[in-house]
Formats: sequence, structure tokens, C-alpha cells
Amino acid sequence: MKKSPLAMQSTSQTQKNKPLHEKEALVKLLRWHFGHAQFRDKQLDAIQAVLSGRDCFCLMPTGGGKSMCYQIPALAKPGIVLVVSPLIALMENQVIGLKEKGIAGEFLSSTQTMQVKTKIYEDLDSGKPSLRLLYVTPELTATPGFMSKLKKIHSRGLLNLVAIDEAHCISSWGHDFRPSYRKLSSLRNYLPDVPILALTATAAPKVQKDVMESLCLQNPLVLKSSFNRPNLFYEVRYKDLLDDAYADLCSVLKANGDTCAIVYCLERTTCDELSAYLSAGGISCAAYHAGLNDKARSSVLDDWISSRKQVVVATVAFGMGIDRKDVRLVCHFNIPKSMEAFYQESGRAGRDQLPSKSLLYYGMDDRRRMEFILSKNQSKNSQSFSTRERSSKKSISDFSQVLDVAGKRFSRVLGNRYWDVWPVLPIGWFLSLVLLYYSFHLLKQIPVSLCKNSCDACKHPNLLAKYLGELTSAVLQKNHFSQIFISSQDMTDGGQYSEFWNRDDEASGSEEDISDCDGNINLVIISRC
Ligand SMILES: Nc1ncnc2c1ncn2[C@@H]1O[C@H](COP(=O)(O)OP(=O)(O)OP(=O)(O)O)[C@@H](O)[C@H]1O
Repeated sequence: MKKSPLAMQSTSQTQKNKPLHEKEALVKLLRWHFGHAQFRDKQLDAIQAVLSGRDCFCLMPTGGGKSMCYQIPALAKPGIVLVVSPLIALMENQVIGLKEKGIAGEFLSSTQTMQVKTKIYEDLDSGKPSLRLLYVTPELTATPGFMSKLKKIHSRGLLNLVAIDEAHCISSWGHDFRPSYRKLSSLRNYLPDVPILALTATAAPKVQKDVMESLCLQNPLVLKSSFNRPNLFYEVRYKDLLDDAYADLCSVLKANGDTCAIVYCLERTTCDELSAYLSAGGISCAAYHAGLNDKARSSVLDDWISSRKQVVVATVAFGMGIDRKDVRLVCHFNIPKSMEAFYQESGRAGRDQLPSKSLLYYGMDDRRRMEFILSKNQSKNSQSFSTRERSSKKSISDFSQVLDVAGKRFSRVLGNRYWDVWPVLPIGWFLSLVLLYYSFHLLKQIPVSLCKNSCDACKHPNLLAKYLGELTSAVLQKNHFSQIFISSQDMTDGGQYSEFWNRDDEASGSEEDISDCDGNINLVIISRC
């Protein structure tokens, strides 16, 4: 059933003497428009802060409900909330969702017709806009023309809030840096008294500090939610112990029935091959990566969102803004490049809070391949002191952090000779590392007991001990007889890997940048018996 877009007026009539940011009135809005019974964790604090005119920095896990922190304020008083968002697909999804609920939302992007844009601008200029939420890209926000429009709306007292979604994109320390986000620092100068709400799921303290400073947040309310996702079960499967990882994944997916899943791969070629393999095995699936044209990508996305396809085998191009709530399995078929990436990507499972699984396939070859790519990227950029260099160094340190911390914990249990064989790391430890990593920055200390059987190590310790034994000998044995060389004539060409590192080439004209790794790596395994 569609709801009246003006429901707040009727709510406010019954609440005549109560300020709009009182909890009761806001809960009514939440129930009326979104059908949710209560606010989650820090949502209400964020909403009340921005409604009272205060800046707010809001750190919530993936799927934590960040959107509500600006959607409810947009409904709580007349006027507009501007939402800066990094991807057109993300804006489009949100606007479609809002319209289905009868909420006046629009987005401005290069993909729209002039007619649609003109209509939006006319509404903004009308003095009494019907729009409640306007989504824009950072590129557009920073243009003088759009800024002066914003100033006009603001001078009429109609700009209630600027929300910066995925705010970590402003920081070159973050994993999704976009230079155009940097330009948002001028917002404060142009609109000194409009509250700014920065939202992110990236917890690294450097990034947080950078975000708050870059946006010139003034005395912000800083809200940080717990990063534990109790409905997610974490499991690792070890490629070195499997005869055929493709067949293994196929049987995992079949055993889970016709459930919705995302399978992340490092390379486009793996996506294509694996997707074809799974399809041949009777699984409803499709590949998605930046090598496909726009039409093919959006058709895969549509099929998956509308359940015509259940499994997407994708590079990280399939990322931000994917809002299917019933994803039951997120599988990393190759090792993720950082803790942050692992956390963010696996966090796309179980957004409806129902039990879901994160499955990581771990293999020594993958690890070496990733290390090689990271080191190549660093040496490629070692001549310059550009942002890209800084971010490539960061990539290496992120990845080493995963390995180091994991290795240290592992060696504490089994001794130093296992220092570099962290693939035998049980996921329970991996999970606790993820939590530990975030806990350094968030809550200072999260006990490992938080796991509560939400990983294979805690749930099936005997089985895991068996795998550990087998894997340790397999890995050690393999180290003696095989050596891996990764070669690519294109490795030194920065262009093709830009997708993988950062979303930073929107300057080339495309507002929507897709991030993934190209498939042009040649693996040569030389065996020495
Ligand atoms: N108070 C609430 N009660 C129940 N469900 C909620 C509540 N708030 C948000 N949700 C639901 O949680 C899901 C995730 O919300 P949302 O998309 O805002 O998350 P997010 O934090 O922006 O995630 P991401 O970082 O992945 O973009 C949505 O389906 C949303 O409807």
C-alpha cells in the first residue's frame, strides 16, 4: 500500500505541542512510512542530532540502517535533504524504494533526460518544493552552478540537511577513495549553518578523522555502532585440501537450496568461468564485472534483484548500494584484499538479520597472487608521490595487516614455524581478528567470546583440528615443490588496475566508476618434484 507523502503533516497535527524531533513522533514516522517497529541502535540519536541542527558522524556496519538516519529527518519537516552518494545505481535504488513508499525522492545524474532534470530544477526553484530527498553525485555537488542553487534553497530556509553517504570515499586512507569527494569540503563554506551528516561503515580511525576534518564538521555527535553481526556464520574452506574448488562451491550452493548468493572473485575471467560452471550444474546464476557493458550489467542486476537469478558471480564491481535483504550467502572465492573489504563484502549477507553465511575459500596460490599484484602496484607507482601511490602502499599494508595479525595469532598457538602459513587459520580466529581489528578502533576491546558459535572453529572444533592437520602438511609440502610466477605484460600499465584499487577515475567523465580487477594475469605454476 502506498503511503501519503504528506503523512508528517497529519502526524504533526496530532502532536501539535511536541517538537518534531521527539522520539514518539519520529517512531510514528518510521512505522508509517517504513513499517519498522523501532529504531535500531544509534539511528534515533543521529536523527535527533541533525534535526536539532548538529553535525553528526555516524559509523554503522553494512546493512545497519544508515539510510534511515537521513530519510526520517527528510520526513520530519518541510524542505529538502540533500544526499551525496557515490554511485548512480545506489541513488537509483534508493529513489525507487522511496517512491514505492510514496516519498518524494529524486536523483540528479548524467543518465537522466533533460526533461526529468528540468522538472526537478523547477520544483527546487518553486519556493515550495515537493521534493523531500534529492540524491546527487559528489561531482555535481561541487559545481558552482549547483552550489548556488543550494544556496538559494537554503536562503529560503528549505535545506534541512546535507547527508554524505559512504563518507569514507572522502579519505584517501579509505578503501574506496574518490577524489571528487574531496571537493565536498567546500560545502561548509557555502552552507555554514546547514547540519552535515557523514555516514560510513569504515571504522579505521585515520579515515574517521580525515572524514570529519575534510568536511569541517563542527562539534559533531560521533556515533559508533558495534560491528559484530551475530546473524552471520563465518566459515573457511581450504582450496589446498579440495580436489576441485568449483565443484565444492557448486555443491555448497546446491545444499543450501535455491538461495540468494553473491560469489566474489578477483578476476573477471574467473567470474565468467565459474558462472558458466555453476550454470551448467543447474544453478541459476550470472557473471557481473566491469568488463560487461552497461546494458549487460544492469540486466544481471535486475535479474538478481528481482530473484530471476539467484547467484551473482562478481568482482568487487558488484558493491556499494546492493540492497537485497535476503542474501543468504556471500562467498569469497579468492582471498579479499583487506580486513575492511572482507568485512564490508561479507556484510552484504543477512541484511534482514536472518541467519546467513560468509564463506571464504582460502588458498596459498591466491595469497601469493594477491601479494604479487599488490607489490606490482606499489613498484609501478614508486616514482611518484601521488595519492595513488599512497593508496597502493596502504593496500599492501592492509593486506599485510591481515597476514601479520593472523600469523601472529596463529604462531602463538602453533609456534613460529607456521608464521607464513596463515591459510590454516581457522575462521573463528579470523572472525575474532576482524572484530579485534575493529575493536582497536571502536570499542577498545571486544571479547572473542562475542563469537558465540558463529564460526566454524567454535562450532566444529574437532573437524577443524582435522583440517588444520591436513592443511598444514599440504601447505608445507607444497611450499617445497611448487613455485608460482605471475606474469602479465600489462602489469606495469597502471590503467587496467585502477578499477581494482580505487574509484578514482571519475575525472575521465564517467560519474559511475566500477571497481574491480582485470582478468589479464597469467599464472604459471612450475612444479619441482
Ligand atoms: N529500524 C529499523 N528496523 C528494521 N529494519 C530496518 C531499520 N532501519 C533500517 N532497516 C532495514 O535495514 C536494511 C539496511 O538498511 P540500509 O540500506 O539503510 O543500510 P546501510 O547501513 O545503508 O547499509 P550499507 O552500508 O550496506 O549501504 C534495509 O533493508 C532497511 O529497510
